[in-house]
Amino acid sequence: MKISVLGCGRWGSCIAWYLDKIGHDVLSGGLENAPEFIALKNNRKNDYLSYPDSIEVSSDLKYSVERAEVIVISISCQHLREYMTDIAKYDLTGKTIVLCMKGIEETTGERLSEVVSEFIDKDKTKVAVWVGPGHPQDYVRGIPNCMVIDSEDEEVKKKLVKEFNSELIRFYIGTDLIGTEIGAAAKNVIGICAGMLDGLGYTSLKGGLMARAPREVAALIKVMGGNEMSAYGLCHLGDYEATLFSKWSHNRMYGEQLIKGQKYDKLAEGVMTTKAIYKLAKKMGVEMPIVNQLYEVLFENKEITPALDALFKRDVRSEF
Ligand SMILES: NC(=O)C1=CN([C@@H]2O[C@H](COP(=O)(O)OP(=O)(O)OC[C@H]3O[C@@H](n4cnc5c(N)ncnc54)[C@H](OP(=O)(O)O)[C@@H]3O)[C@@H](O)[C@H]2O)C=CC1
Ligand SMILES: O=C(CO)COP(=O)(O)O
Repeated sequence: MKISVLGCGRWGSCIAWYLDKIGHDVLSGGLENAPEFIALKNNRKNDYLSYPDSIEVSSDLKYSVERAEVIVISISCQHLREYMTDIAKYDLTGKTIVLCMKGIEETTGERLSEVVSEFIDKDKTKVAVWVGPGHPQDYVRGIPNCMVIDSEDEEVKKKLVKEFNSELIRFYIGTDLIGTEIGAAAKNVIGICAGMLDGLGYTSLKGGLMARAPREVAALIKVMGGNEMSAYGLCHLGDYEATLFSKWSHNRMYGEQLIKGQKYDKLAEGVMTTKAIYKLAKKMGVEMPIVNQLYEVLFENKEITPALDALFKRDVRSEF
């Protein structure tokens, strides 16, 4: 397949590397002045991987969009709308847009596929999401993982899974786009909580977090019209090792550094998604105690100790 991967940061570059490796015709695109793009263009490598000669590197958005039958996007979620404004200037007829990003738009509470849908004619252009566990540091070493591709369009997701599947990534066909997107976005939020526990020296409490967080995420998925079981799938619980426990996780590191009073400058999608999910839960009347406390710590200057106290002093209840 002719694929253009737009966004060449940590994950976008890994996707370009992976899709080339399994035999696709890949272009890696980025913003002309972005340091990540300049490094890849000039040196054909970054902190994670090296590009073989077969990957074309370009900052020409018109060319990148027009050449491809599949356009993969992997940038920061809160910039997707702005980026789609540029992408939608070109003819997207017959193309599939695959979102490799995890978040909810903060200003609207929309899932990312909903944001993209505002810019396309859904009869002519298809949208899918590709999420689940995986870090470039593991993939480039040949360590396999399982991921999930979901879409409202049955044929599109089946085709993408068939084309993208390999011995390195076993793909599953998602059956719940709403749950897949909310679950993927919410795991970054829970990743920040896990980092805070690590920062406090409360790593042993991450088991409790791992058991309780999917319950409230499942409740949100359900009221949003999705299948609550998705919270226990690859998009959410299946991504906990890579986020709650991994030394590579940016969201986990953000939480840990915050507790230690240190600034973390890499992209932690969970920060703005905490705000988005907090607002969504309020609007939909869903109880999300962990998300609420994290929101107060991140956006209302609440200290971590009273936030944990508030969780522990809640009325006792049945586990399920
Ligand atoms: N297993 C998985 O599915 C994984 C998923 N992810 C997801 O991938 C997404 C990207 O994360 P990651 O690669 O770590 O982030 P990075 O910060 O490494 O890369 C993001 C890239 O997007 C670019 N970008 C930002 N804004 C725009 C814009 N308006 N138009 C075009 N490009 C833009 C950035 O350029 P600039 O530097 O100029 O801002 C940067 O090159 C996130 O949503 C993250 O959750 C990440 C890792 C693994
Ligand atoms: O999504 C990821 C792993 O699956 C990456 O998580 P971080 O953004 O927290 O590093």
